[in-house]
Amino acid sequence: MGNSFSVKPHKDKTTKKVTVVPPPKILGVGINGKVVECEHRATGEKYALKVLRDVPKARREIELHVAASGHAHIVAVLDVYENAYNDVQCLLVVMEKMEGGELFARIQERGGTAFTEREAAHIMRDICGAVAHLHSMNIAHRDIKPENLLYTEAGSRGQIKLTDFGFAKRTNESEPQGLATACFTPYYCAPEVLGSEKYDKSCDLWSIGVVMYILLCGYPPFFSAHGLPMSPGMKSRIKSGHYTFPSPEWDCVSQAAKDLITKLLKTDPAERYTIDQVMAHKWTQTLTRLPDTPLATAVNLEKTEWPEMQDEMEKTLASMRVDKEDIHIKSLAESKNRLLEKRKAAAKVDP
Ligand SMILES: Nc1ncnc2c1ncn2[C@@H]1O[C@H](COP(=O)(O)OP(=O)(O)OP(=O)(O)O)[C@@H](O)[C@H]1O
Repeated sequence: MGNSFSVKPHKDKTTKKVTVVPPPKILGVGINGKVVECEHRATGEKYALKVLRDVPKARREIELHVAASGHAHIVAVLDVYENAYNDVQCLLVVMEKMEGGELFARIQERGGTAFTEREAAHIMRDICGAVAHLHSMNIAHRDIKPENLLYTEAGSRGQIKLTDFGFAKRTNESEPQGLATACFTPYYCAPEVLGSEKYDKSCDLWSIGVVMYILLCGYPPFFSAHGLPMSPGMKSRIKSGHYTFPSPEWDCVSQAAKDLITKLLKTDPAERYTIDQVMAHKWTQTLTRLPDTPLATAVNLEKTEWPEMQDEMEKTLASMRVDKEDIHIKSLAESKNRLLEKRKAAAKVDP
């Protein structure tokens, strides 16, 4: 299997630099299994270890994560090992250990200390820096969500970093032309209309808009009344791009911030800002001159129904991802296209 990262045998004591000290300390659980703490055998330094089944999808995740790994705001991958457990071939990814937890948990934990728009802009600048790096390498992350934004350490020295490349994709690889609309309902614009490269990247920009919105008020957009459980109407609001900047929490937020959010949450990916436009936008450029007024973020975060919000964000991101392997061309029999009805009828009579 071709890949551009080096895999070391885990059983070989000369190459195996890390070890898991029993009982394993679980750092987090994801769809692919657990992430556990491991220790550098020589220095005792702590790292995070993610174990993935050795399948092509995992190789792609690791390859893209390794490629992106040099950036200050992307979780670093230090080593990749291979090993078999109960005859199942696995890849072991050693990453820097993120000790500071997830983005919004950290804001919530601040208690009385007010969170300001200026701070929000600093966080967004770091996240956008990571995305600009990825997009310049023609990699779309396609799974930017609060759970994948982690801090290196607790306290003011902690740095925010993006992780989990499970849905990342190279955007400059050629896709078969004209297939994507065969039976798909993509997110408002067929990828081939925009070009699959811009389409895949635009998914990250939508996520950036959602994260920025939550940072500035403490609840997700597309909520009719924040703090209330997710209503069935939320999905349709996402689809129609229907959201507002309710009073009073948005009253003290700058016009520039609202303008940028509006450009990011466009339902048509062709109209959505690119990462370069975000970096050049007034709000991103005037960091230190942004208002220092306390925001309602921390208070509102406590009221937000996170599991439902996460679920809805996940579903929306899934609907935006269109992959070659997901594309299924309907057979003539399956098709409900009226223009093809005649052909079906003809096929029935033709021997
Ligand atoms: N480098 C790290 N340091 C500390 N904790 C981590 C690290 N990487 C991941 N985690 C924790 O493990 C959880 C799962 O990790 P990750 O998102 O990479 O796995 P996944 O199986 O691909 O998950 P998902 O269900 O989000 O797709 C994260 O939400 C986080 O809490």
